[in-house]
Order: sequence, then C-alpha cells, then structure tokens
Amino acid sequence: MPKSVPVPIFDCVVFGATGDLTLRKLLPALYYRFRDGQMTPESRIIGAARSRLSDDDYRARAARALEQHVPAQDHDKQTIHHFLNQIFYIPIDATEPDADWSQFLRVLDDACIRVFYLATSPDLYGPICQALGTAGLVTEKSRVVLEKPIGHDLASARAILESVGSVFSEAQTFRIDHYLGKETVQNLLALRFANTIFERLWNADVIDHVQITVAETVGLEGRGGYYDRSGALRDMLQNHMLQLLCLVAMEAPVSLQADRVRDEKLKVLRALKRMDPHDVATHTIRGQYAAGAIDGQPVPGYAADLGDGSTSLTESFVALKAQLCTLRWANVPFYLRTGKRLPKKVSEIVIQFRAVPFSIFPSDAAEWHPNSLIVTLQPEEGMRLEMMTKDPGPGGLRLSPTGLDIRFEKTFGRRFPDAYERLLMDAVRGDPTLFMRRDEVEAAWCWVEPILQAWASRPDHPRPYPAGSWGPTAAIALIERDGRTWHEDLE
Ligand SMILES: NC(=O)C1=CN([C@@H]2O[C@H](COP(=O)(O)OP(=O)(O)OC[C@H]3O[C@@H](n4cnc5c(N)ncnc54)[C@H](OP(=O)(O)O)[C@@H]3O)[C@@H](O)[C@H]2O)C=CC1
Ligand SMILES: O=C1O[C@H](COP(=O)(O)O)[C@@H](O)[C@H](O)[C@H]1O
Repeated sequence: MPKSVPVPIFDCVVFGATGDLTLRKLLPALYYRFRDGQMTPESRIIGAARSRLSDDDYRARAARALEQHVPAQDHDKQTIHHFLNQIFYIPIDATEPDADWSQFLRVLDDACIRVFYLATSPDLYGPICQALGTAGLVTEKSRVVLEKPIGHDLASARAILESVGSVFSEAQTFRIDHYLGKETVQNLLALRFANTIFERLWNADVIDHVQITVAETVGLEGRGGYYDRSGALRDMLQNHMLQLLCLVAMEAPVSLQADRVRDEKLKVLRALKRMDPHDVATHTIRGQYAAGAIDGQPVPGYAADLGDGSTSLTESFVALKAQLCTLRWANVPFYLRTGKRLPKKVSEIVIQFRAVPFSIFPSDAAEWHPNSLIVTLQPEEGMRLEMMTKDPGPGGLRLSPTGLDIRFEKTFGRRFPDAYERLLMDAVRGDPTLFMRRDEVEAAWCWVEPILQAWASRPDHPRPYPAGSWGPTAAIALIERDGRTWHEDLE
C-alpha cells in the first residue's frame, strides 16, 4: 500500500465545529490522516462556533464523535489521545458585529499554512471571510474551504462568491464537492482517458443514454432546518450530480493540471440545454416522501420528520432528463435521479450502449441485452461491464448476459480513504484539481435556475412517494416513455 506523504504543518480553523458535518465527517477524516502520519503532530485543529465551550468541552465532543463515526476496528486509544490534544476551540458568533476575532490572532501560527474551513450555512461565508480579512487573519499561506451548496440561487451564489473573492484570491479558494473526492469518481478520468476501448466508444454513435442515480435511505436526520430551505435539486443535483455528469461527458483535458480539467467541465455545464417552462414540466419530476418502510422498518414521512406541523413544498426527490448540445452527445439523454428515503443507499452511473445494429443469432438465442457499463460509487466502489457471452456447454449457440466485474477494495486489498480525507489534504497542499472553480459554480446555477423558477411559478405539491420506494411513479414514466428503463439491479 502506498505510504501517505505528510503534508506541511497547518492550522485548520473549522467554522461550524459543533455541526453535523464537522462531527460526522471532518473530524473522523482528520483523525485518519493523523493516524496515517499525513497530518503531522505539530498541526492543529481549531473549532469555532457560537456554543460557549472550553477546549476540554470541545475535545469531549470530538471524542464522542470519533467513537460514533469511526469504526471500532480503527480506534487506537493512544492515537486518539494525541489527536484530541491537537484540537482547540474558540467560541464566536460570526454575525455579531462586536465579535472578538483577535482571539484567533493569539492562537494561530503566522508561519504555517492556515485553512479556514467554512462548515456553516452559506449565508455566513461572506460575513466570516470579511471578518477574517478585517482582523488581519488572512496570510499569504491561507486558504478558505467553502462547503456546498454555495448560495440558494444564482444571485445569492454570485453575492457570496463576490464577498469571499474580495478577501481570498481564486488560488486561495477551495469550493468543495465531496463527490469529487470519491475514488470511483476520480477513476472516471482513468477509465475514460487511459483505456482505448472506452475512449473510442464514448460518443453518441455507440452510447444510447446515460443514467446517474444517487439514492439515499436516510431522511432529514435532524437537518430539516437546512434541508427544507434547500431540497434535492439544490442539495444534490446542482452540485454533486452535475459534477458527475461533467466527468462523464467532458472532452479529454490537454493535461491533468487543475485548470485544464476544470476548463473541460465548464464546457459541459455551458453545453447543457437550458430548459424552458415546457421542458421543466415534461423533463423534471419532483417528489416528497410519505410514511413507508425501509429494510422492513416503518419510517415517518417528510412532514413528520420536519416536525413543525407545517406543509412543506420542498422536494426530497428529483428526476430529470438533461441534454447536451455537443457533437459528441447529440440526442443522448442523461437521466438523473436522486432522493432521500429510497430503498437502498446506492450511487451509480450507467453508460448504456446501443444494441448491435444487426443480429446473426436466432431471435430465441436469449433475451437481448445491449452492453452497459455500471460505475458504482457506493456502497461498494467498482465497475461492471455487462456483456453478452455464449452460454457454456452443448445445445447450440445460446447467449447469456455476463459481467466483467472490478470491486476496488477486493482488487486493491485495502481501505480507501473517505472523500473528505483526500480533499482536506489537497486543500492543505493547495491542489485545487478536485475543487470547483468559481465559473463552474456559476454555470451550474445558471442551468438549474430556470428549473427553480418554473417550479416556483407552479407551487404545486411535489408528488408523494412512500418511503422505501424508488420515488414517484412519474419518475419511472419519465424514462419509460422514451422506451428506456432505470437500471434494473437497483429495483
Ligand atoms: N451535514 C452534511 O452531511 C453535509 C453538509 N454540507 C454543508 O456543510 C454546511 C454545514 O452543514 P451541517 O454541519 O449539516 O449544519 P449544522 O446546522 O449541523 O451546523 C451548523 C454549524 O454552524 C454553527 N453556526 C451557526 N450559526 C453560527 C454563527 N452565527 N456563528 C458561528 N457559527 C455558527 C453551528 O454551531 P452553533 O449553533 O454552536 O453556533 C454549527 O456548528 C452546510 O453548508 C451544508 O450544506 C455539505 C455536505 C454534507
Ligand atoms: O452533500 C450532501 O451529501 C449527502 C450524501 O453524501 P454521501 O457521500 O453519503 O452520498 C447528503 O445526505 C446530504 O443531504 C447532502 O447535503
């Protein structure tokens, strides 16, 4: 197994230190990097949020978070003890005009890399960055990491980008989309551009359509306050799913240099056919889960999860058909769907190839399955090429579908770091390849905006679907009326 190369000493200030993301993802990710020696013992984590906690109070919370979110076999008492000693806490209200930002000056080391990780709601990004700038906390070696979604729509995204950009340069700004840190997502570049067989076939002549599914079993998980103002389109599709689409659809970059990769992704976002209100009505489906069952256990509906007795029009499911106006992808639909409280947690990309134009096999040789390539992001990272092969044995030339299967963990025989581990270290190193450039964020909002507007002008209730189902039946109709079906293994 390749050894982790230690990153330079850093101070990482995490705003939103008491929140779900920090406790569930960021602290465990930093723990693993510390355990593997990539985060050296001199580096420090400084949590910041409004809650009035001492260093020791916060360490106790961090310890509980590791207990809960790091699998028991990875708990190492000594390492956890040393890791916790590198954690500090500063209480601050970022919206308070008289907040004492000089507290950070007293703690931070001028000489080392400074990462300001903003794990708060996006409306605080501007005020936090302005305050950091005014307090003289932004050094040449500073970077800021912004969580998604950046803004609520195009206008608010631009306002945030502008405000952050007046304090941090583009090179200092790391807009995180944790899907880009997933191993299989990065592998899309290798798959497409290091394999002649795929590179030559990756176009409308051979590919019939593409499906991208990101299904979750979880509901609101206590995040209703955020999620209900967001919904599936803003929470998942505007960022994670469009980034996946970019990596599937982009042309080969001239090199792996960050901006060359990002240039190509940007072209894809700009080539997405803009939807008019009629397209939105026919090409998008929004749903909201009702009570149902997952894994045989009853689960409440969205309104009950929200728990405030209100009637919400927020979608917890979206399916849509997107099209790209390019030579490579002419008339190749991209079907995207994502939702909460679906039957299983699975994220996958299906490249559906066209059927052979003429068959020499008898029509009863087998049920015909055109080839498909299924890239699985989770739960198990890997890919499978579905092919037709001869059914072994006598009795004529019968065909049966068979898969060429690569499961990453099994093939490489080791644990893969979580996306946040990789991305946090990239931010410390100053490598922006797997982060979104400002123009990408704006282009993604530009495409999503007409959908948001059309939905807002028709404020009808999202279609209900029982928890534990694959979304509203209209989402099935969306693809079936084109003579296609969602990838079967999922159902
Ligand atoms: N949770 C997740 O799985 C994911 C979250 N994200 C993004 O990460 C960000 C954070 O999400 P999440 O952790 O779920 O949110 P939470 O609501 O759980 O946490 C918000 C954090 O912000 C702090 N906070 C709120 N107001 C202020 C303020 N005025 N000044 C300083 N701190 C403040 C809160 O602490 P306190 O109350 O103590 O001030 C808390 O630590 C969001 O942008 C979200 O979209 C992205 C991907 C996944
Ligand atoms: O960004 C987000 O992602 C998670 C899903 O992430 P995954 O890595 O578990 O697939 C989602 O639950 C959350 O609502 C969203 O904000």
